[in-house]
Formats: sequence, structure tokens, C-alpha cells
Amino acid sequence: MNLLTFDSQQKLHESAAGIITGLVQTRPRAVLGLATGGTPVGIYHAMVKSYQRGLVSFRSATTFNLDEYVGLPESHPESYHSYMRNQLFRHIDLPPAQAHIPDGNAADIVAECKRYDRLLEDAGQIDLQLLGLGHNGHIGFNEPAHTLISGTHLVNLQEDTRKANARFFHSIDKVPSRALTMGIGTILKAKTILLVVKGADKAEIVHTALTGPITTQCPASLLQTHPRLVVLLDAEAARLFQ
Ligand SMILES: N[C@@H]1[C@@H](O)[C@H](O)[C@@H](COP(=O)(O)O)O[C@@H]1O
Repeated sequence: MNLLTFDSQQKLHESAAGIITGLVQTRPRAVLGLATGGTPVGIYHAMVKSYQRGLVSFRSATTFNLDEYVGLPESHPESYHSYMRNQLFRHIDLPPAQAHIPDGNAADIVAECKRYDRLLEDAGQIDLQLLGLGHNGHIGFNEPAHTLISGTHLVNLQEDTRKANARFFHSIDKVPSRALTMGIGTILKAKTILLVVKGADKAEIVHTALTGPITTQCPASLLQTHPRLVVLLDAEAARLFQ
């Protein structure tokens, strides 16, 4: 594991964006695994800046998002489709047909999970998977559980996860209770994993996940088994590593 701590948010965002755009510069057909939530916003902003300066092109890249809410229209401002469009996709030259996000409104959820896994398989290995971290140790929407699922699947979101994401909605009642997520097996198959964690409220969980027991009760702890894990932390999240 390669763990780096940053004393400024800007440096953290630029460093994460630099890792991603550096990969795309050397490997234009890179397959990127992308995340949502508050954490990657500054990273996407820095990637857009690099693109606008002509330093990188995404026209041959392919992207796969980790997850999407179930039952939220794609056009809803808090759907992950809207998030990705607004934070990244509409500002860069990635062809829409090469940007994949699970369809949380599919009539047949099982078929949708299979379709997404087939697309992932056809694309080959994900070159770099960007990850944030949930307060309960979730990655993507893989919540703590007795068993974890390898491929794309439907999850019931835990109350804590819904509460954490309520800040993006008008109230907790509006936060969907289900989501589709890429499975742990797919995440762990990525060549490189870039885990980004920010804020004092994540200091304990990131420390537990990366130094504590490997357990399905903390899905991020499985990242300890990955041969190429890069962890970027801000000073607050890194507090317990000193
Ligand atoms: N499904 C997403 C995850 O992909 C994200 O990494 C995590 C942390 O989010 P944030 O960065 O907003 O703290 O929770 C969300 O619910």
C-alpha cells in the first residue's frame, strides 16, 4: 500500500487527478472505474482543468461508474447519472457511448446487473478504480454484511448511509433505499485502486479499514489484499496514521 497525506485539499485533488490523467496520457484506451459522492468533486474539477488546458483527451477512454440509486429518474439532480454529467462528462471529450453507469430504473434489475457485468468483462480489466469511503466502511454501495457479493447487484442501503447522503437531498425520506453497485470482486480485479478519503469524520474508519482485521463487516478492509493500492488522505483523515 502506498499512502500519501496532503495538507491542502487542492494538492490532494490535483494529485489524484494527476494520477488519473497521467494514466490516460500514457494509455489513451484506459478503462477507468469512477466514483461519486462529495470526495471526488474536486478531483473531477482538476481533471476538467487538465482537459481544458489540452493536456489530456478522454476520447478513447472507457469509464464504469461504481453505482446508481434505484428508482431515481436519471434526470433527478442527485442521480449519479446527473452527478457524472455535471461534474465531469459534459466538460470533457469522453464519447457518451463509452461512459457506463448502472441503470437504476431498469425494469429487470437482475438482467441489468448481468448486462453491466458483461460490459465490464468485454472491456477487460479496469486499469484504475477510483474509490471514496463510506463512514461504515462501504465502497461503492457494498455495505457491511456477513457475506459480500462479487458482481454487480442490488443492495438495500443502510440507515447510516442514507443519513450520510441526506445532505444531498431535501430530507432523508427522499434518499432512495436501494441501489445497484459494482461488486467487491470487480473492484478488487482493478489493476490499481486509488482510494481517496477526506475529513476528520473518516479518520477512524479509514484507519480501521487499512490496519484492522480484514472482514466483510468493513468492506474497505478487503482493499488490504490488493497489490496496487494507492491511498490519498487529507491531514484530518490521516490523523490516526501519525
Ligand atoms: N456510493 C457512494 C460511495 O461511492 C462514496 O464513496 C461514499 C462516500 O461518499 P462521500 O465522498 O460523499 O463521503 O458514499 C456514497 O454513498
